[in-house]
Amino acid sequence: MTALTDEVLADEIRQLSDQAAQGRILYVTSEIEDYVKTGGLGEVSAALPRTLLKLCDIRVLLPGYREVLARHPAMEILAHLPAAAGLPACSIGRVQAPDGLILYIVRCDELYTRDGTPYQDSEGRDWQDNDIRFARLSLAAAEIGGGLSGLEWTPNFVHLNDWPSALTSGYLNWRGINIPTMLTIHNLAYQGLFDYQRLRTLDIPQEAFQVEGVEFYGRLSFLKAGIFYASHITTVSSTYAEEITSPEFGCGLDGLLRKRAQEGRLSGILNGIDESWEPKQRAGKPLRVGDWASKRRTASRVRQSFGLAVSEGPLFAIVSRLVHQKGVDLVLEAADRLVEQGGQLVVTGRGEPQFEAALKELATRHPKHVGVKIGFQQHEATRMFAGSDFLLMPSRFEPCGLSQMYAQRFGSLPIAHKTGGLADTIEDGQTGFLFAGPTLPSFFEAIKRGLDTFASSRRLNKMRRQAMTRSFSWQQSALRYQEIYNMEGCG
Ligand SMILES: Nc1ncnc2c1ncn2[C@@H]1O[C@H](COP(=O)(O)OP(=O)(O)O[C@H]2O[C@H](CO)[C@@H](O)[C@H](O)[C@H]2O)[C@@H](O)[C@H]1O
Repeated sequence: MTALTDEVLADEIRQLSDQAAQGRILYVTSEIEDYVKTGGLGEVSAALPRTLLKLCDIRVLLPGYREVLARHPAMEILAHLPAAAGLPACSIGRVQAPDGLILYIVRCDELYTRDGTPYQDSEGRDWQDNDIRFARLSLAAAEIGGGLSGLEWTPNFVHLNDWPSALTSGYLNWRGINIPTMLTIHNLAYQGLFDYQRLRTLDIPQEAFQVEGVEFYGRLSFLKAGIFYASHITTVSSTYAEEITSPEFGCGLDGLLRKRAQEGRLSGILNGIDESWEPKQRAGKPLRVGDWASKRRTASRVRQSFGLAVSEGPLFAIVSRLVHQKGVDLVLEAADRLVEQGGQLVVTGRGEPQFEAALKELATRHPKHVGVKIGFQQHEATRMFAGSDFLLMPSRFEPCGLSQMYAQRFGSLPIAHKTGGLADTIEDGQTGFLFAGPTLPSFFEAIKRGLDTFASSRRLNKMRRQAMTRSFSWQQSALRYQEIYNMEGCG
């Protein structure tokens, strides 16, 4: 009996380690929540590789930003990569997160150790040398992928994310390195467009500057290079995967994306949220399904923190990058009526200066009913999900969206435009409210349905229960990624 158990166990371990030996994935990203994030990509990059670790040997590659070096001043350096055209030489460091995830760091201090975000300076201007910065990241990924870096570990699959790493699949192609790649599009609207005269500086062959290559309406597009050369394209929800093949959502790339879809090389895989978003792990006091008194107390703390009046009315929240995509202008238009109807609104995030200014002005006009904090603090955001009754998300397009999932986890019902991942993660009338077409009348009609529901605590609590018990597991998504790694010949 013991022998048999040992045998079965050994077999399982053998199978698992065989799998791990087969799948060696390099996951390339420009942000990760462990060190620096500007939005959803940073959260996905922290969560997905950790879930995939159970299925394969996945390691992350990212630039050596100031925040990374501050935490690892004496990081181990494993390799040096030479300069190429206008791309400076760099080295590859290695750090390991406490939970075991291995991160390779592209060290090139002249490019990455600066104040500001990964993409912009402290005044919100794009870094002038973003093309060099992210071409350097991409070329390092290609060199590691091709086994040219001298690292002791070589991947057999490279997983890219958005335009900052998309050029990797181009470099692999131009250097004749045969390794499958996947590009995940988190947002098609950010394409990494640069002047074509930069080709030489970036070590891109002149012949690649054509429609069947990196050219996009006379400019050089990093994202298009990824879509053109990667073995497989994914995006972060099924609905968005369909939408981006249409002229309305395709940002000029819909023709190529339609072709990839016809070839079976475009898939939608929904993001998940990880276990750390269970309310009992996030809120100071656990928020259990049905513990509405605790939710009310949290709402009072949110009101206090934003300087709002004590109220029994509905509390609406926005936790978002404050950009055109997110429909901030619609919120600005709807806000006066929302306040007239007895609602209060709290907003946090940062983004385009005109939206930040207009929101601050709105708060000045309604000091007891609208509160705005420009900036981002995770604990504040979490408390807003936990305390609010409704989350507003009138995004014009939304590849997946994470905030609406966090909100549901805390019984805050999203009121959202029926598009992309919002359509795939919110059940209209069950866990939130969806409206068709990002216009003020349809947005307000959905808000009205929310207000009607708020008036009936039986209906409100039923919807909260449904929202809180919905599953948004990363496990299922990780299995789908693994399937594509295998399908594309990883290992
Ligand atoms: N100023 C700020 N600084 C730091 N964090 C902030 C922030 N403002 C908001 N956040 C946080 O970042 C997350 C935003 O994620 P979203 O998925 O909603 O949008 P984003 O457009 O960034 O991501 C894109 O990529 C993700 C991941 O694939 C897709 O879900 C999404 O649709 C797509 O637009 C939320 O958790 C929010 O709390």
